[in-house]
Amino acid sequence: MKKQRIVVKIGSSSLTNDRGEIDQQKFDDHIGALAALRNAGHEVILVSSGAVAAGFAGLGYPSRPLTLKGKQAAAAVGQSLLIQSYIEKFSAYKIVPAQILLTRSDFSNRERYRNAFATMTELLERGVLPIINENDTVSVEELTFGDNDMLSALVGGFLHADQLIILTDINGLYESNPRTNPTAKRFDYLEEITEELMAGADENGSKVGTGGMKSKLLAAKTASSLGVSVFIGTGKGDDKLIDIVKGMGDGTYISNPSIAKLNTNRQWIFLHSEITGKLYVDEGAEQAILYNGKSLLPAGVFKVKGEFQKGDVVEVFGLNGLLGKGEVSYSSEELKQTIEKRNRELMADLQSSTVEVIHRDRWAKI
Ligand SMILES: Nc1ncnc2c1ncn2[C@@H]1O[C@H](COP(=O)(O)OP(=O)(O)O)[C@@H](O)[C@H]1O
Ligand SMILES: N[C@@H](CCC(=O)OP(=O)(O)O)C(=O)O
Repeated sequence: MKKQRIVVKIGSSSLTNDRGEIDQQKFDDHIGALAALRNAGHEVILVSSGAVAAGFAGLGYPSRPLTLKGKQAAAAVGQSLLIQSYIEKFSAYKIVPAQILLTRSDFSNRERYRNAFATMTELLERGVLPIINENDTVSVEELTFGDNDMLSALVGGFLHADQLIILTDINGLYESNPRTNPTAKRFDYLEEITEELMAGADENGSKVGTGGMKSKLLAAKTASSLGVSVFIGTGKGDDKLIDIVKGMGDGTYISNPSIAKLNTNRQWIFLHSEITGKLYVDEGAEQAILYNGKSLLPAGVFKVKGEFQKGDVVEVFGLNGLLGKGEVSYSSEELKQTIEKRNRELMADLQSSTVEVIHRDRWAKI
């Protein structure tokens, strides 16, 4: 089988018990399967939850804390315990793990985004197994990835993974939560995540998890839009991950072969950049940038909102709403002046201006 780059996400409920401890049996099962996946020649990146769930007991809480400071303190205790266990258990397979704790600002800041990419690439080239979690202890609530399902989707896209495997305590996506509706049917294969599917997935998961099936579907939707295939489900034994990669996993596969991978630059523009302005374009420009793969030229822009500098990212609106986002080659001042001059019909040379407002390589459509 062709070597693949695979992101495996393991949820809290699949790593810990309700008492706030790492469940050694579950943990060992994952370690064996991850090692087997690497031995089969695949590149593996692990997104591991469980810091809060493995840490609250050590902090003296009887169950997962509800306050932000409680969760952040529990994560500080639990993350060390998790990594200690990963190092210990992987050493038996001669696998060197590396801990990477990310915050959303590591992705929204372009330089840090590039650095993170370079570092993870270096780790993978050297055969190290990156173990990623959100840096819960310092993350500000309003500025998080949301949950680790979304983090794993973003990591999958970022590293141009072939597949994202979301391991959880249930064998896939059902029409509605099978814990409350035992007759609900499971989906084996899906091409897209529709609104109807989203409506059938509730946010209630295990006592230790975050977001239930809803967050997994949102993550699957994001990963698919970035050209990464997704599996949501469960399994047991050393071969469980290999079986999943072979298409024999116990869960739901979500894959749409018609969606191409999005390059790193466009992903950053599309998902992580801070928006500083808005451009409104006419019908001709909309056609050109949406369907003809052209850059956006000044002649197609009729309104500019906000204040931005050259290199900033703006949203572009057509007649019926948002079209996409792109990196501008003009400041808002320059662009406003250009439009004003054109409107006064003083600028004959504007029509021949070839300096695009947004180059097609720096454009990501919705
Ligand atoms: N439509 C659905 N199909 C399957 N599971 C669902 C659905 N809606 C809600 N769930 C719940 O989602 C849970 C998994 O989410 P969660 O506990 O957050 O997992 P993890 O800790 O692995 O992230 C399942 O145990 C199930 O109770
Ligand atoms: N970063 C948190 C996990 C957040 C989360 O999304 O949890 P889960 O739903 O179990 O994947 C932690 O390590 O406790």
